[in-house]
This record gives sequence, structure tokens and C-alpha cells, in this order.
Amino acid sequence: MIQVEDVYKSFGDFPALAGVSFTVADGRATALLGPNGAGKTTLMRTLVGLLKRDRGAVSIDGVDPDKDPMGARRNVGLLTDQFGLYERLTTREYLEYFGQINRMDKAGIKRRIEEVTELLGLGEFLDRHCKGFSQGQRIKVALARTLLHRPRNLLLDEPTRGLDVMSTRALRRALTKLREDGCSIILATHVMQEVTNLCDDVIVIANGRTVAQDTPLQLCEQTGIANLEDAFVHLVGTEEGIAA
Ligand SMILES: Nc1ncnc2c1ncn2[C@@H]1O[C@H](COP(=O)(O)OP(=O)(O)OP(=O)(O)O)[C@@H](O)[C@H]1O
Repeated sequence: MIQVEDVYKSFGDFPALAGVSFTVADGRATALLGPNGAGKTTLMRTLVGLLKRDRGAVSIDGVDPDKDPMGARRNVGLLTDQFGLYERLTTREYLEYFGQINRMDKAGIKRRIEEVTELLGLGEFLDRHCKGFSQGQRIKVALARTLLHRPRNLLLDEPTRGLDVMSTRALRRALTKLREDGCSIILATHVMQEVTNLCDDVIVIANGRTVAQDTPLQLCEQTGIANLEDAFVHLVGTEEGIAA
């Protein structure tokens, strides 16, 4: 479970987060929607303690990431646009390395690598060095790393960018299964189809503030607008940052 209460974070004088509050319960997938620059990535980095918040409270399964960043990270899988692949390692070596960092045992790492390879279709490049990987291959390896230690909470910043249709569907199936297993998932996206296909709830942020949190249906009812994309535009007051 992820609880966020009135979180603020500034870069110099610029308030990137200026009052974000929401809760994501276990077994729920929540879309994080907001125009470019709304604060989505900053929020995700703050939730795992990569950035220290200025004010407010964060709890990830009861752990405050500012007080215990390693404890929080054990409960969280974070995928950002910084994939952080090691080009001299093969995909397998890279995943083994992250399994060790997460204190998994050797047999567990081997078994889990087989599972994520199957899940994300890594087979063709499992034993190739990461140098030169395509965007889609890079994101799949980063996703495999994110899922490897079976975190109970997932923070995914635009996970389907650069993925082909088959991989997008595979990821959607994987996330559906994780949600059924009780994981909390926050998915930052600009793709409305992903929201309607996968997410139970929507959080809308604009200018670093929470504008709304509800189910897609309730957001449409609340705004009196039948279409989620139009309801989102109405809530944030701009058409910036929307993909079809
Ligand atoms: N390290 C930083 N230093 C200064 N400003 C920053 C820094 N990181 C983010 N910002 C600013 O904070 C605001 C929020 O950025 P953030 O990356 O969180 O937005 P976002 O919602 O993820 O946007 P996008 O949809 O474009 O990915 C932006 O105005 C950005 O320029």
C-alpha cells in the first residue's frame, strides 16, 4: 500500500510538487496522469527516496523512504526513463547482479530470470551484451530488473514507450496478474488506452498538485464528460501531453 500526504518538493525556487496526496491500496492499478512537467517523475523519485521531500508524509507498506530508503526500495520496483543498463554485461549477468543486490539466493535468481524471460520475451537477447540494444530491448531489460525481486509495489514511469504491440500486450497481461496477486501499481502514462485497459483508479496531477483521484467512471461523472480523455483535459485545463 502506498500513502502520500501533502508532499512538497522544490528545485531551487521552483515547486515541482506542491501538495500531492493520494492512497493506492493493495491489488489496485492506478494511472498517474498529468501534462508534461506536472511532476509525475519527481513524485516517483520522491516515493522511493531518490529525492528527499521538503514536506509531507510518504508510507510504502508502512516504511518511510526518507527514513529507510533501502527498506522502502525492497518493497518497490521503480522503472523510470533512466534505465541504467550496464553495457558490458549481458542481460542475464545484469539481472543476476540486481538479484544479488536484492539479496535473492542463487537458485531463486535463476528461477526468476527464467520467469521474467518468458514473461517479457527476453530469450533472444538474454545472453547478449546490453551495448547497442534497441529502445524496446532496453526497456524490457529494465522492466525485468524492476520485477525480478517480486516487489509488492510497482512505480512505472511510461513503461510502454518504445514497446511493440506484442510486448505492450505481454506487459499488460503481466501487470494484470501482478495486480491480482495483490501488488499496488502506479503507472504514469499519456496513453488513455492504457488507463482504460488496465487501471482501476486515476490520479490527476497538474502543477505539482493532486487535482483528482477516482475511478475513470467517477471522473467522467464528476466532470459530466463521457470520454476520459476529455474529462482529463477539463480537469487540467490543457491539451498538452496526451497521446491517442
Ligand atoms: N533536477 C531538477 N532540477 C530542476 N528542475 C527539475 C528537476 N527535475 C524536474 N524538474 C522540473 O520539475 C517539473 C516536474 O518535472 P517532472 O519530470 O516530474 O514532470 P513529468 O510530469 O514527469 O513530465 P513529463 O510528462 O514531461 O515526463 C518540471 O518543470 C521540471 O522541469
